[in-house]
Amino acid sequence: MADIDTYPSRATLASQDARLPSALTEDEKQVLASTAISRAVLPGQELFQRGDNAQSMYLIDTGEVRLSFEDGLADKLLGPGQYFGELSVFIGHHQRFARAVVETAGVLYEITQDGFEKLLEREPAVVARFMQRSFAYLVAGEHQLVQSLRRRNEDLMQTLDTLRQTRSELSVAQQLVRSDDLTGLSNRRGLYRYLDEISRHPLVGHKLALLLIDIDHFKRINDLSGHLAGDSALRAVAEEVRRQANAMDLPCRLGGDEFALVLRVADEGDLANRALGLIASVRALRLPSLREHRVSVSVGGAFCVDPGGWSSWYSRADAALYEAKRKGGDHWRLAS
Ligand SMILES: Nc1nc2c(ncn2[C@@H]2O[C@H](COP(=O)(O)OP(=O)(O)OP(=O)(O)O)[C@@H](O)[C@H]2O)c(=O)[nH]1
Repeated sequence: MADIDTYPSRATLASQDARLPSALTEDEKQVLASTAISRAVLPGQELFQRGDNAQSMYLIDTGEVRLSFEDGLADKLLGPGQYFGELSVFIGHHQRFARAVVETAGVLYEITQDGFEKLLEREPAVVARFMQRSFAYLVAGEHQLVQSLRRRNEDLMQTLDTLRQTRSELSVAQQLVRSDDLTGLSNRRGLYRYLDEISRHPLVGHKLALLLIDIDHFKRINDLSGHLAGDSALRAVAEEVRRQANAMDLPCRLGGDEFALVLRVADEGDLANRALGLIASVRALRLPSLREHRVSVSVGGAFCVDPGGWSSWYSRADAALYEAKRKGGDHWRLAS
């Protein structure tokens, strides 16, 4: 009824199920007691510990015994007519799963495996009925335990789902903080973070370069076609900048009509091709909202070699951009 050797789970469950036996019938008690050694016990007396070799079961005549299972399971308090440790006589020696301590003074019957086997020969019907009820109790207890573990597992899975969702919401929020609302490209915050990250990983076989991109006469586009048309031109140029970026490059909008592309290139020729490719693709844009107006960009490039970092790269690329604008726009210049 309360085997503590292999079924600690029942400690929490037994009291919940009224259909299960809570005590021996009178004839079972008499039969079991007939082969037992009786002994008086006192409060606080330890009968056995977890891990002890189990060799006998106990039947409580008077007094109470507390079984402690640990592992987060509730204690079980047994009283007169109840028994525990029965698996030790059903299946033989094994380790106790609970600690048994006398709660209130009384008398216990201790039944050894030898004694139990003799009973089985002498009173097979009574003992068989007792064993059958005990096993039914064990099976029902296990069933309830499995169900409660399943529920607990369900709860854990739900918690895990919530955590996963929170994490993905967090990364979406981080992404939003680092990107420009209008174009979806990185903003300055994203750029600085990117620069910080790449500074920790030295480039092998490539050179880091910066292209600064500025739409030519953008103010005129706004003035002639309206602010919304200006917005769609910004989005279209952003798309072309994005198209020029490889997986490890960073396209971004610095503000207004100014964009930047931090990129890895093999050499100067490679950088020139990327800048010219961008200029050509923007020149080829046909935006219905701009009526007759054509969009073009000027590009200033610089290799990011000097130790001055971003502000130095930026000012060199900006000077080159200024040169390209002075040529009438739709041009690119590399910083000397
Ligand atoms: N539609 C739109 N316009 C913007 C946005 N942000 C800035 N602008 C406008 O962009 C224009 C930028 O003008 P300027 O800096 O004088 O540059 P520009 O007209 O391209 O002149 P150049 O660079 O010398 O060719 C300003 O009129 C800003 O009001 C935006 O998000 N949407």
